[in-house]
Amino acid sequence: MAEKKVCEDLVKERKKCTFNVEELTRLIDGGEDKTMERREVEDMVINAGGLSTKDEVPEEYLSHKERYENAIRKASRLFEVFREYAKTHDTTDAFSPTNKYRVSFGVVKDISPFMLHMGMFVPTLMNQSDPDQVAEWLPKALSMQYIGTYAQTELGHGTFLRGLETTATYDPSTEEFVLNSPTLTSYKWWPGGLAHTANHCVVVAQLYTKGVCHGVHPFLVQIRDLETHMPLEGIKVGEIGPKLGFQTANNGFLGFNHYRIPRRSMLMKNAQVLKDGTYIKSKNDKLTYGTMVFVRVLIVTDLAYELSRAGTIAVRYSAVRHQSQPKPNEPEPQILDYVTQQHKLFIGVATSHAFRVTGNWLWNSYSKVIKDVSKGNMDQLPELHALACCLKAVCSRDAAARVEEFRLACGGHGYMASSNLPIINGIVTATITYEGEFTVLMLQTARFLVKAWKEATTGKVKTPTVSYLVEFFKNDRVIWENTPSTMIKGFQAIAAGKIRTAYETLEKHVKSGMDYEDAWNSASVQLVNASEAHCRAILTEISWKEMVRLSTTVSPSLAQVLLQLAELYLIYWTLEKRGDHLMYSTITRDDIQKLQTRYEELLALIRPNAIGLVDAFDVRDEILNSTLGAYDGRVYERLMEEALKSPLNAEPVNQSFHKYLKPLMLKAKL
Ligand SMILES: CCCCCCCCCCCCC/C=C/C(=O)SCCNC(=O)CCNC(=O)[C@H](O)C(C)(C)COP(=O)(O)OP(=O)(O)OC[C@H]1O[C@@H](n2cnc3c(N)ncnc32)[C@H](O)[C@@H]1OP(=O)(O)O
Ligand SMILES: Cc1cc2nc3c(=O)[nH]c(=O)nc-3n(C[C@H](O)[C@H](O)[C@H](O)COP(=O)(O)OP(=O)(O)OC[C@H]3O[C@@H](n4cnc5c(N)ncnc54)[C@H](O)[C@@H]3O)c2cc1C
Repeated sequence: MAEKKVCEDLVKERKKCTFNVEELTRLIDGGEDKTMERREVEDMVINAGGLSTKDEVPEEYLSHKERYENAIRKASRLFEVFREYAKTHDTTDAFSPTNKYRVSFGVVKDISPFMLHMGMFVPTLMNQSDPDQVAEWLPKALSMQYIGTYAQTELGHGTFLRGLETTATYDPSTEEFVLNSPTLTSYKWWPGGLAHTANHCVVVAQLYTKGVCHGVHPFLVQIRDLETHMPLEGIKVGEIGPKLGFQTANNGFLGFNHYRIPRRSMLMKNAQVLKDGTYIKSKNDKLTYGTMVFVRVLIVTDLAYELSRAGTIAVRYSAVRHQSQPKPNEPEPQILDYVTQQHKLFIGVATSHAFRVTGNWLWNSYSKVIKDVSKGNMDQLPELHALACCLKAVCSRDAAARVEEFRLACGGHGYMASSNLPIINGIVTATITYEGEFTVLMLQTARFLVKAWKEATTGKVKTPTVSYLVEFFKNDRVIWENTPSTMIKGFQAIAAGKIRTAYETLEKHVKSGMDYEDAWNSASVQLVNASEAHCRAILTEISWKEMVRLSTTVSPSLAQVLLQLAELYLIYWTLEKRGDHLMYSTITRDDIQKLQTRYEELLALIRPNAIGLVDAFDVRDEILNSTLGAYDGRVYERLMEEALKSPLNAEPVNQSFHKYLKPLMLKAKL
């Protein structure tokens, strides 16, 4: 088939670009070799038989059941393709931030029913099992003999893990654990793939041995027969029903009726139960929460990727769409030329870069701390936990806001399923809740910040990410200059100021006679604000420093664009938080006006590179799945092509006319 022509607007836009798009793509991927590898994987998947979505009825027209079956068919075929690839390539990078395997969105548009298998089940087996268990289970999990999920949340409790009700009671006479769901609220609820996909799961349950409860621990549990896939006796399993998004994730419920599993089913890297029921404690009981920290860390770069998908759609569409006529007798401009539109779009693109570089930095910190933990050194664990919590929480909330803004920037067409923005929206919004709900994680970081504040009052802090607190003691009002380093210092002063205020409020409540827990609750709005401010200080500092560092590794034309994006991100947030800056620095109304002017200059400087910037994300059309965002910009043709796929368009008159409309019309005549 002849290549379809690229829309003239995009041809012109691509000519305007001042930097080498391929150079930026390689930087985003982490190097030329990584870009080549990713493209190789994408070609392999896109060209593999049985995976193309091109000629299919769009999945939104399928029934709930058909949609799941379609997702399983594709996810299974995709796995076969990856299995073939793994025979000749190292695929361990699947458990680190990489765009190499995101081609799966080109196969299963929404969330794959296998997501929890690779995202949490396998990592938990790898990181929480002892060496013998890893040797026995991992090959089976990696080969999909064991298809698994991570079953922690229950109907009654998701946040409060110590409140989980599922019990695992050790019976030394048979050397087994007895799993039981004593109440309706103890039923597992939510795990992805649990409903009809998984035959195994990691179950988090309260461990009882010798009549003593030792808190929550992970167990590997078979729930379905490997031949027939029937639920095993003592297991009640099913699907929880339709949701806002995640339609193909196959989220399920699970209950146990005195269900027996062997002693060695408990994941025993950290804590153990011996044959006689003796309990050996973990060096740190929070190690059981390790998979959640791992996923929270990964979510930051995942969000950067989702922003790059949504941004590609909205920016390309904005270059193709013409609307209104500000100047009489002149053609309607591209909506991308409206400065308000640039304001909606460019901060989203800049945020994708800010999250990617910060997410990579967080991943490197995580890897270092986990290495230390494996040697028995837990010193950095609280700081890592505090960082992972607030970054996951704030980045997911910001990303959801940015995706919504991208959708709004596409007007009515952004509301179409075929734009793919609704599905991306559903995926991103979910991250605010799962893997630790927003407020709950912010309050975890606040616990750390309150301790750090107390420490800082002695003139020293042990952890580098809060060293700015000491600076605040010397000078609690930043002397303002409109420079990046002052803006960063400003965010640190805001964070320190808000931590101090929240701390003082907490103390005041305690001194007034409140229990610490009640005082904490009373101060919690301020504590969440303090966590947010701390996170903004981290995001602005790390993203700026990382972008500056990267700019020294590329050509001058690209370096200029990277610095513009980094500065845009800093100024955007300085303006957003101008009230806070007024409280904690000497910033003036004049400084703010100058920053506003600079912000608008940056929008104008970025404008010619808008299409180049999203092209550099290099999200293939097959992965973008969007009528509005394809590389060729054939927006209207695609919208019509997709509309014509509606089953309602298969016949000129729908039968409901004869059944309902006609009788209604006839009655009107009487
Ligand atoms: C955009 C696309 C994204 C794709 C991403 C790809 C990734 C792969 C796929 C992922 C798929 C995800 C699908 C969803 C899965 C899930 O949601 S699984 C379930 C997740 N559930 C949660 O996150 C539950 C949240 N709750 C908790 O973590 C805990 O209950 C709690 C809130 C932390 C409280 O725990 P508790 O035991 O009650 O502790 P506290 O008393 O509050 O604190 C005690 C001290 O322990 C410290 N601490 C707590 N957690 C940790 C930890 N993980 N590590 C280290 N330390 C920890 C805490 O700070 C306290 O310290 P002190 O202040 O010093 O006392
Ligand atoms: C799409 C999706 C996929 C999921 N996948 C899985 C999975 O695969 N496996 C799994 O085990 N779980 C999964 N979950 C469950 C998820 O981890 C939980 O829903 C999440 O941790 C939030 O817990 P919750 O539902 O109990 O919310 P709740 O804790 O009940 O939250 C309700 C409200 O109460 C507030 N609140 C609760 N506690 C406090 C507190 N201490 N202080 C202040 N406010 C508080 C919250 O801020 C929130 O506003 C998934 C959830 C979703 C949405």
